[in-house]
Amino acid sequence: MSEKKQRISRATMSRFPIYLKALRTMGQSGKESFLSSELAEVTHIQDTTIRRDFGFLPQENSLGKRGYGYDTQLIIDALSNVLGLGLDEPIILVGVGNLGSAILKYNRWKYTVGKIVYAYDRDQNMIGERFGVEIKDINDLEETFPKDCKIAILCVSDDVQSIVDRLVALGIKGIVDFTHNHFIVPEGVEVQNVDVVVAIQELELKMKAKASEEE
Ligand SMILES: NC(=O)c1ccc[n+]([C@@H]2O[C@H](COP(=O)([O-])OP(=O)(O)OC[C@H]3O[C@@H](n4cnc5c(N)ncnc54)[C@H](O)[C@@H]3O)[C@@H](O)[C@H]2O)c1
Repeated sequence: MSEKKQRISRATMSRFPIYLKALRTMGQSGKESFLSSELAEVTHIQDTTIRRDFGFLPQENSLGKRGYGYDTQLIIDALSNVLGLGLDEPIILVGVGNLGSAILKYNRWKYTVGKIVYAYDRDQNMIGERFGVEIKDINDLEETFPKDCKIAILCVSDDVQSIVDRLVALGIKGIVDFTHNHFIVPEGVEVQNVDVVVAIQELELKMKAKASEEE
């Protein structure tokens, strides 16, 4: 890692995915260059902040021409490089019920962190295609597991630990967990829990703290 990368603040790093998503969308619609003011309009981040943040990107190549704005593809490449995210990062989803279906339908990963290549379920009625994603039988997980897949989204309701064990054995390094189940992963595997109940509880705590501040 270069010295420059090490100095990137947390706040700047947290804005990079927002720029990346907006620029990939712009790039898809044929916009080859952009002004910081145009990106500011889409992201609601001040253009001065954007220009300062871009100053932290690797500058081996010039990132744009004076008066013409920044080069969309060069900035996309630089941001992807710093974030270590691939546009084609293969992701799988396990459990295509209410929640899993909603996630498959919400297909906005396209321009941000890769795409769900396959989904898996044990229900034979689910096997086929849904929302443009192939649903496979969980019994065939080992035979059909996509090459280089490191991220799995977990939306199953039963046998969570055994599914996790199989995923880890196949090389999964990161799990986005929507289940309310406790499970164990070996060192080196990251789990990110997403739970609406916890989100509501945290929100209530923040609201109470704010209310007592105002008293
Ligand atoms: N994180 C949250 O905020 C939140 C909100 C709602 C539900 N949940 C949890 O998410 C999970 C899914 O909820 P849902 O409403 O979609 O349930 P659901 O019953 O509608 O769907 C579960 C799906 O997973 C499949 N499945 C279950 N066990 C499996 C296994 N071992 N292998 C393969 N497929 C399996 C089922 O066939 C079904 O299609 C549950 O664990 C639920 O408690 C979390």
